[in-house]
Amino acid sequence: MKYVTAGESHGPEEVAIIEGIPAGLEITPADINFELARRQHGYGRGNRQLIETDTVTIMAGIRHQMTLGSPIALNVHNDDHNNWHDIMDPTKKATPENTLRKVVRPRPGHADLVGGIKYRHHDLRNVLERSSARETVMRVAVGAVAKKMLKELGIDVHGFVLSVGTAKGDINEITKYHSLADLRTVTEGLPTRALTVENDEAIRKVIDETKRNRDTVGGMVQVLATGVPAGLGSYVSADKKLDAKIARAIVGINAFKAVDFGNAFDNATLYGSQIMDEILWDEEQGFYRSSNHLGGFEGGMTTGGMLMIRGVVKPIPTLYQPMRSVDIDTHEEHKASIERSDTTAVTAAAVIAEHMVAIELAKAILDKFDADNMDRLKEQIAAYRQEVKTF
Ligand SMILES: Cc1cc2nc3c(=O)[nH]c(=O)nc-3n(C[C@H](O)[C@H](O)[C@H](O)COP(=O)(O)O)c2cc1C
Ligand SMILES: C=C(O[C@@H]1CC(C(=O)O)=C[C@@H](OP(=O)(O)O)[C@H]1O)C(=O)O
Repeated sequence: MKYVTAGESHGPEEVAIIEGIPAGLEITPADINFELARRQHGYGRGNRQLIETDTVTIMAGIRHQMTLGSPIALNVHNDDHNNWHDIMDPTKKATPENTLRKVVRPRPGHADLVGGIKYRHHDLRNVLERSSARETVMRVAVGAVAKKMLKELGIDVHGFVLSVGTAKGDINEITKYHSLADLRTVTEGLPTRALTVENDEAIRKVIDETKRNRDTVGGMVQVLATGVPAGLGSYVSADKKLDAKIARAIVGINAFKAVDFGNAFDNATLYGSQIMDEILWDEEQGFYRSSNHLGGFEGGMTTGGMLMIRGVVKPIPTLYQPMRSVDIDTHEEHKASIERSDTTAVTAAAVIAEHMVAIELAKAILDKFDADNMDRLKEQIAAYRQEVKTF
């Protein structure tokens, strides 16, 4: 399975094409719109989310709500494009009027300056339109298809906010669970529960204070995946390691600067005896572990335990009290430009991370098994699960 996205933040459309999804998977626009709505939520976002109602249009690859095995094409309209029609018109040449909102004072921490140097863009809007996290709407759309497929194979993926700034979320206790049954108990009622940041007083307070200070704040998210069979990915070559692919997928999300498995950042100071997951066996389960400190990976392969992936999201680069920058036309010192912006986007980031993990898991499954047809895929996975259990 592979996918590509296209789209500028204030351009007409966001687009994705996915190739390699098996035939016979039921997909409705509602499945995708549900996830798109989750990405739009989150206390601390700017006014853009009030303009958009992200809604998918299925352009190809699905007939009568069933995938055909052919490439799937998805679109999401940028409602804000109406306000940027002339500025972002793909068909008209540049004029003094339609380049009025030229950006020449790059924002530290955003892609503006380096993107401009690299592509010889002297209007940094040509950079920010694509480097914007608006594009993640399509990664979530693709991930929604992946999640639907995984769900049918008995695999669940959930993303949560662990903290925003110094405030820890009230769902932090989830990290100590390591079995599917445990997870199901605590995640009952998701995705509403995953969005409890909206009601978490400590987190709201941090965001309110940050906004009052005209500053921005980041945080930490976690993605858990249950029902994942042992043996996805491989130790045989570096580029086959699934934890490495997931790390890439997470750090590939705008503003993610760190990723770990289990609680690896904390584990840096512990002893081996405190973090290896002892191997046990019984008739009913086959091999299982006494704990899940390593987050469900050994040798780049899934162990059969719950996957536990954390990501650190840096604070939003655009500041309403801007930092020093330099005008790229005059080379004079100036405050960085201000674009409409979020105070924080950690809730959205958790949803995006969840979908990126789903995409990587779907790819790993489709690499390992015959991916032409959903029913055949289910049969193979059931047989494989049985083989693992009786090893
Ligand atoms: C959901 C989401 C929303 C974001 N919103 C903003 C924003 O409003 N303003 C901003 O400057 N950066 C925002 N960012 C972060 C930038 O997109 C990101 O920092 C930038 O593309 C530079 O890439 P890097 O941080 O990965 O190096 C957002 C990121 C995410 C994940
Ligand atoms: C549009 C989205 O996020 C955007 C990501 C973003 C950035 O620089 O990354 C900047 C802001 O763009 P705008 O100036 O249009 O408000 C965010 O709103 C979205 O998530 O749908």
